Amino acid sequence: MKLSELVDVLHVKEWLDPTDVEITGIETDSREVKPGDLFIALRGFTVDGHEYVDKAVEKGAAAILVETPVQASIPIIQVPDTRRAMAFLANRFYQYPSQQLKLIGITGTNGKTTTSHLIEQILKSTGRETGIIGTIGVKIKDKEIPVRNTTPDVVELQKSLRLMVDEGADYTVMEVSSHALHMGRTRGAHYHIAVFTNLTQDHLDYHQTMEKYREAKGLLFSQLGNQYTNKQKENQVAVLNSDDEASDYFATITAAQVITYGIKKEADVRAKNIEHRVDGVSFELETFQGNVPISLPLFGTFNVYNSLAAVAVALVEGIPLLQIKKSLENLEGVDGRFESVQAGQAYTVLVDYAHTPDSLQNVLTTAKSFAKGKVICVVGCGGDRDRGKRPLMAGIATAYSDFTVITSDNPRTEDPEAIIADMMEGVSGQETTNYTKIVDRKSAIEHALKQAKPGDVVLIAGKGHETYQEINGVRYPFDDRKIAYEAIKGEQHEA
Ligand SMILES: CC(=O)N[C@H]1[C@@H](OP(=O)(O)OP(=O)(O)OC[C@H]2O[C@@H](n3ccc(=O)[nH]c3=O)[C@H](O)[C@@H]2O)O[C@H](CO)[C@@H](O)[C@@H]1O[C@H](C)C(=O)N[C@@H](C)C(=O)N[C@H](CCC(=O)O)C(=O)O
Ligand SMILES: Nc1ncnc2c1ncn2[C@@H]1O[C@H](COP(=O)(O)OP(=O)(O)OP(=O)(O)O)[C@@H](O)[C@H]1O
Ligand SMILES: N[C@H](CCC[C@H](N)C(=O)O)C(=O)O
Ligand SMILES: [Mg+2]
Repeated sequence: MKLSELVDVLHVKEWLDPTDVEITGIETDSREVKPGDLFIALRGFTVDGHEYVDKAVEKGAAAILVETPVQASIPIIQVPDTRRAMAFLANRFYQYPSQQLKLIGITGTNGKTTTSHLIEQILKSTGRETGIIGTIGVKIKDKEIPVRNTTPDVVELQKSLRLMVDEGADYTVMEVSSHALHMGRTRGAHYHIAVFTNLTQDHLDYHQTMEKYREAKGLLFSQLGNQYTNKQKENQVAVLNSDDEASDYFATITAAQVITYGIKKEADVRAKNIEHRVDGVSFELETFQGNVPISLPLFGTFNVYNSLAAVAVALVEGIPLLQIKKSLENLEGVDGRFESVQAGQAYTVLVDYAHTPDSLQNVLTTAKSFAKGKVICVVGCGGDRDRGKRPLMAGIATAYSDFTVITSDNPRTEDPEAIIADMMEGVSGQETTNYTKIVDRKSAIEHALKQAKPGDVVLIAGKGHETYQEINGVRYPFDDRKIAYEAIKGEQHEA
């Protein structure tokens, strides 16, 4: 695409040396620039992309988009706000892919990845081609792109959506994080359905207050549904959790139709008579299309919520209730979510991605409900993230399990001992016999497994599907599932 064609979408711009050039890509990281790219200089939290203009030119950038004047031998376009301009350029460059498929966005503190995979599985079971964008990656058919963020930046996002369209996706299910909404990573994305899971404490390092955190999530709903059409199927829908009070706020700020789901309060899609069983959870599903009993092969009330959100989406898409039931009853678990490690041991080992107070309380309550013996929990908290959740998570771990091993998660740039000290503020005053502290996560897992007796449940929380541990900015290979498996095999060998 010609630079002139691309930047035509921007009203305010200053084009220094208006030579037209061919643009073959858009890049915001000088290290990744390829010949022909438009390099966009962004002011980040750590550095200023304007400092890397020379590097981008060296690597063959065809043009540069900046906010403040720079010197360069290639065309320079100056705009008041490169981050805002980038959204328009990326949408245009990739030809507005979100308008060429049905985009389902999911936001909420917990349950985004799980719910998006449940929706993906239901849609796929009816032959609808579906792609996914989220914490575990970008995936369509056999094509996968690894991701660093749950919701990619606007250029990567539009590129991923283009891939979805080119691969023939009818749908893309996307996790929409509050950071992404606040930073404008999803600007221009045209949603068909927006789903809210729940709102509890997390990310206050970034948003400061729960109110601001809720406002950021609200952007998904305030951007939804203001263009009504006379084709009912094209009108946008907000799917809200009636048991979470933030839903009232989202309902007031969206122009879309609202469909609610829930357990405790009245809702359009509701679960009643929930029974927790050894092989999952069963309930009566009541919907505006009729009622049907469901046996879900997943555990915990929180997964009932996730499945209700997925049911609401499937009903909006016109999938018959009995087909939805069949899909739900044949669901496959999600990578690193309540995933069991089986190495022939006489106790249960679960690896889970609970890294917030609410999710930890949910999984521990669920583990307790079926444990024949004790519940042993291994838990840490991430560095460079919400410090306020550290004491809460340690408090919940020690209160809801019989024995806790307090350890490290991803310390990132923080001192692991200092993170553990923050956690300990939540356990002071309790007897010291129901927990221990082991900084090294591998040793912590091994210690927890050594304590386990037949019938016990060992819950290894926080890192789920992650295959690395980030210490001092370096990512080392680390997989809770492999470490647990090898530790159990090692013990069996010794015995
Ligand atoms: C706080 C935050 O969100 N930071 C994001 C941000 O990084 P940053 O602002 O620090 O970037 P920077 O390093 O200052 O760089 C500024 C610019 O200079 C460029 N640069 C930099 C160096 C260089 O040599 N050349 C160069 O061109 C960079 O490419 C960038 O364009 O921009 C990066 C590129 O898009 C993101 O990967 C990065 O996410 C980091 C990894 C992160 O941890 N983000 C978390 C907080 C996050 O976004 N989480 C959410 C939610 C998760 C959840 O819900 O639980 C998510 O969606 O993942
Ligand atoms: N609906 C829910 N309510 C509360 N906790 C949940 C819910 N669903 C899942 N969980 C718990 O939260 C953990 C993370 O779930 P999931 O990965 O689906 O959430 P997420 O919102 O995608 O998280 P992230 O913000 O890291 O992307 C799970 O491993 C489980 O412990
Ligand atoms: N998307 C979450 C992931 C947290 C995962 C946990 N293992 C940690 O490192 O804190 C975040 O960026 O806050
Ligand atoms: Mg996720």
